[in-house]
Amino acid sequence: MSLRIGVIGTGMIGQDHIRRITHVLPNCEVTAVTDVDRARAESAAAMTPNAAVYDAAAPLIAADNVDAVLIASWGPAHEEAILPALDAGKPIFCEKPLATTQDACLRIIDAEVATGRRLIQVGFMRRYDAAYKALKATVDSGEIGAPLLFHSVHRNASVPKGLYTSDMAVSDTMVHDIDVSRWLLDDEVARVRVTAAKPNSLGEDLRDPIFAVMEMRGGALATVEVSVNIGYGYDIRGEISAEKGAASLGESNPILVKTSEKFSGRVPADWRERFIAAYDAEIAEWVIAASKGGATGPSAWDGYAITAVSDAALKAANTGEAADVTLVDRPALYGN
Ligand SMILES: NC(=O)c1ccc[n+]([C@@H]2O[C@H](COP(=O)([O-])OP(=O)(O)OC[C@H]3O[C@@H](n4cnc5c(N)ncnc54)[C@H](O)[C@@H]3O)[C@@H](O)[C@H]2O)c1
Ligand SMILES: O[C@H]1[C@H](O)[C@@H](O)[C@H](O)[C@@H](O)[C@H]1O
Repeated sequence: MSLRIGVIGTGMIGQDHIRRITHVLPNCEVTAVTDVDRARAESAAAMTPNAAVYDAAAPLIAADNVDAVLIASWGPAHEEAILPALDAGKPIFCEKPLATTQDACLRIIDAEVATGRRLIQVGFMRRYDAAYKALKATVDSGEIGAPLLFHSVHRNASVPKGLYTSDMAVSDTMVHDIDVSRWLLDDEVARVRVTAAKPNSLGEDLRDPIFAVMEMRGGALATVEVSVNIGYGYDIRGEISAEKGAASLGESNPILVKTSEKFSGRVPADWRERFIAAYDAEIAEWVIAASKGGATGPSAWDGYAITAVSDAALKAANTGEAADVTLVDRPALYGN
């Protein structure tokens, strides 16, 4: 049986997911789409053979030909789509962030807990990337001993001019580094500091680059560089320094070219290129779980904890002081 998916939000990543559901992954199809920009929804529907266009999220979620919902609208619109989908008992894939405020994340958690089962997977795709998975497996194997530091570098070639704000370096971009820090170190963030370097004069008037230091509850540190106008490409790096060794992500380009006494390799252009296989793997996993009526992978709890750290990091960036991260008790639905 093919999982019939309704897509809410058909912008850049919504269309990319429609492409992979239609042309890459087995046992799934897009049967419905909606976007506040009707013309965009119509052109997205034309990318796939059987999709009806809906005027709003509510009728799409209620539709008989929609078994599961994929949300790729703007972050502030995620909650208004998630809550009715949970009410309808339909499995949900929601792009990051889960929601843009901690209160909204907690309302989502309460509603999911009330259903008695996990229905939400959040789009933190780095956990599905082969290099990050190998890094996690190396840490978990104990081969390099107890991790002490995780260094994360997150560089975007550029960001949309006039649309991307300084706060988004944390709430839209650094959220991925917060996610992998928690996941690789298997711990929650206790405190965060954020400082900014001299502004990149080639970008807009943004706080860019920024540098964050997160103290984990168990005492390990995670450091993050976020640069969003680096120009040369999309560059994602990570290294764990541990008591008996170190492990880092390799370069993501598969070949190195040597000519004229120089060597070179490709740097990915953007997130679509760098993480293409990870997006395929995360949606493939979601389709399998959703076909059984549930969800696995990054949870609503992860989404909430990441938003809590992102809020603290914004406070730290704006005050120059360290900011504490306080979390509610973790519901049993999300494990220990
Ligand atoms: N995991 C990743 O690496 C990754 C990459 C890109 C984007 N994202 C996330 O995906 C989401 C979308 O990002 P994007 O880059 O595709 O943005 P985008 O602006 O290209 O697309 C968003 C679309 O949502 C639509 N929309 C907004 N509010 C809506 C609503 N209430 N109902 C229906 N449609 C609505 C907009 O009209 C737009 O077409 C964001 O949450 C973003 O953070 C994640
Ligand atoms: O929405 C995108 C996406 O999440 C990318 O993975 C990240 O590198 C970008 O900075 C962000 O704007």
